[in-house]
Amino acid sequence: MADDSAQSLKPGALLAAMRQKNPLVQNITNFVAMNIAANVMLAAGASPAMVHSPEEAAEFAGIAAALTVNIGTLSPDFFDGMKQAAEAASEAGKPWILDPVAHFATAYRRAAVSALLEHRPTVIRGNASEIITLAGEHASGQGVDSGDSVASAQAAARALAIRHGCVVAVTGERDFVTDGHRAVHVLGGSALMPKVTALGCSLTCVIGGFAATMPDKPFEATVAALALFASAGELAGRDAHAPGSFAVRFLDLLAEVTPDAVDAVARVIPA
Ligand SMILES: Nc1ncnc2c1ncn2[C@@H]1O[C@H](COP(=O)(O)OP(=O)(O)O)[C@@H](O)[C@H]1O
Ligand SMILES: Cc1ncsc1CCOP(=O)(O)O
Ligand SMILES: [Mg+2]
Repeated sequence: MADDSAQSLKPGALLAAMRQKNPLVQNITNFVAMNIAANVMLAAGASPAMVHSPEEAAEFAGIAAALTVNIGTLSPDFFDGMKQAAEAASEAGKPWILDPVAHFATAYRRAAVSALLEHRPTVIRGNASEIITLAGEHASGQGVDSGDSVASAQAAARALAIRHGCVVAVTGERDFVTDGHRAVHVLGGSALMPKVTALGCSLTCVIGGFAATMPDKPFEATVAALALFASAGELAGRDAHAPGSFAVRFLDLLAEVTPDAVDAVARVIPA
């Protein structure tokens, strides 16, 4: 007999559900990412709102179905808004996603991420260097770009997931997602993806869209977001061969790719 529940949790089915719901997601992200992340979310099928001021961030978290927080261009005002929104989302039982961009680079960023972790993120998404250092180990990354392989971050991801009771996604050539008990790889994408700035930040926002659609299944929601990026990225890489044209094609394909096309390739495999 077909397993309908497993079928309904496939990335394609979750994509269809997100497009149907078009969830409102509050994103406190960086200046580099704001525009591309909002466009990526619209193309994917979610409704982005970039709302970060401490005067309104917590109130808006009460309206939005999910929150994403990204420390890429951190400043005291943004940080206040992040803490208040994360606390409000957490208290309301809404999913919130943390993107610890280059958190290892300065004392200010390290302290900010420690404070944000106290509000219990639902999902942490980072590149390999960010995840390794978040677990307290030494990595080779400099700035916002990873200098480490996803494979070398898997143990750190599992440890973080257990320590913080959350889902951890490590992205790169071959993504890895774990909740500390289950773990999968997500295959696909294109080598041009890290050559377009803020695509990782945009993916974090899209995880917010999927988590808003399926708040009680953050592991499946995260995998679905990564599978959508892997699918659109792979297709865009067939048409475009340099970062500028790739970025345009990728955005188009996020909107054009069908749920069936996302599921047509077995890109989610056990780790
Ligand atoms: N070499 C690669 N091949 C295929 N996909 C990649 C590659 N590097 C990154 N990606 C994809 O790019 C997206 C952003 O990931 P990543 O570059 O790790 O984030 P960040 O921008 O935060 O460093 C993810 O969907 C990831 O799977
Ligand atoms: C270049 C840069 N500088 C501060 S944030 C940022 C964007 C980083 O985006 P991503 O983590 O998706 O590569
Ligand atoms: Mg990043």
